[in-house]
Amino acid sequence: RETYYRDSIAEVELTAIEYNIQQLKQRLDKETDICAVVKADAYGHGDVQVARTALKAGAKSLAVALLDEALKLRKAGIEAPILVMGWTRPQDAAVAAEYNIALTVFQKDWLKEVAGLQSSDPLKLHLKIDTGMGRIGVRTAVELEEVLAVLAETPEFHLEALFTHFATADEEESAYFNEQQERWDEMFSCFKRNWAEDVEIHTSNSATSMRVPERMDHFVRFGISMYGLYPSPHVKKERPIDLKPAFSLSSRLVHVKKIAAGESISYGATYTTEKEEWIGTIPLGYADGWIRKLQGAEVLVDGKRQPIVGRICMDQFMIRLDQEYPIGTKVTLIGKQGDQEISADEIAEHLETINYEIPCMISQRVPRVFQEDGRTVEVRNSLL
Ligand SMILES: Cc1ncc(COP(=O)(O)O)c(CNc2conc2O)c1O
Repeated sequence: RETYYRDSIAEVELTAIEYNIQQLKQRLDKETDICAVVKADAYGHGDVQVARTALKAGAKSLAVALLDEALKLRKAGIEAPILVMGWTRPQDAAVAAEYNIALTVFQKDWLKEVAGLQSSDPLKLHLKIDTGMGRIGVRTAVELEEVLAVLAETPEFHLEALFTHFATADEEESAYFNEQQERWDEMFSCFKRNWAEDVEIHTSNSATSMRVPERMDHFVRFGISMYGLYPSPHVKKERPIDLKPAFSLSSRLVHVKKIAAGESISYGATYTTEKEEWIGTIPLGYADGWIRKLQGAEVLVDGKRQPIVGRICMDQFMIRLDQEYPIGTKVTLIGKQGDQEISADEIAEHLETINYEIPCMISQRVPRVFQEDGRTVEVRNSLL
């Protein structure tokens, strides 16, 4: 079992991942499967461990952004279907075929280049339709027909699915979402006129799968809410299903001092005590992803909110304490203490960003401690 030699850790509650998958499963019709989106190291939660948990909880497949992420899962012994949802370089398609990893296609020239590379293994492909995300994907019937023509003439290409991605599924206003659904219906009809074989379709992210569970998808691509976070404040208010956040971040006080009024803290001496104060030092900094803009946010000590004072350093930051505490006292940066909680949503709000970014930004220098019902079952320390 790996270990670690610092007091700052990210704890990932795998039971919460299972719970969240169960909540979605109960909402979907029984023939709609769940694809666990574990890209970006499972949104910072630990890709291999989350993938295993999700599959055990009933997810039938996995989705990542990069071929490298898919290969890491394969090398960890995961055999479930994996889709790379982003661009893969044509010269790397043969590696995907070798490891039975499905790729996303949306350019006829990409297909022609891959066909020319003569890989022997069949290559599984999902065709991406851009119905309004404006990122990657086929946008017109003409483009679609051209891609299908190349697919039809290349025996080693196996078209498994057609998919799209919604840009505003988590918003209150549904006009753009409806426009994308109309474009999807048009493109899907065009597809069926040009392709005889059945393929799977998948169009839903967390917001769509929770808010429109009756959508006809063979599977949904479940990301942010598998981790127990709602895709937006609006969906959090709607609360289509109950969720348990899986990610928490904690540390311990390593230094506590009482200083007189008029004393300054940290680089730039930007904070000066107005009266006699207790100051605590915490061994986490911007190299851990706890960025400098978090100055002024709060952490929990003894179940109480304590403000971050002075500039956050690369490896440490300081807080003002309401009283003296012993060295080693637990500090919660994301998570609960008693009836108090500092959520990823609160940190995101302080940073004027979205909750997706928060677990993703906690760097690999912070050990991931995997728990089941609060009991540590595995540790991943990227330094050792
Ligand atoms: C193509 C695709 N499908 C599904 C998902 C899962 O979405 P969810 O996490 O809302 O369930 C994403 C997430 N993509 C991103 C999430 O944040 N930025 C992104 O590009 C995605 O890009």
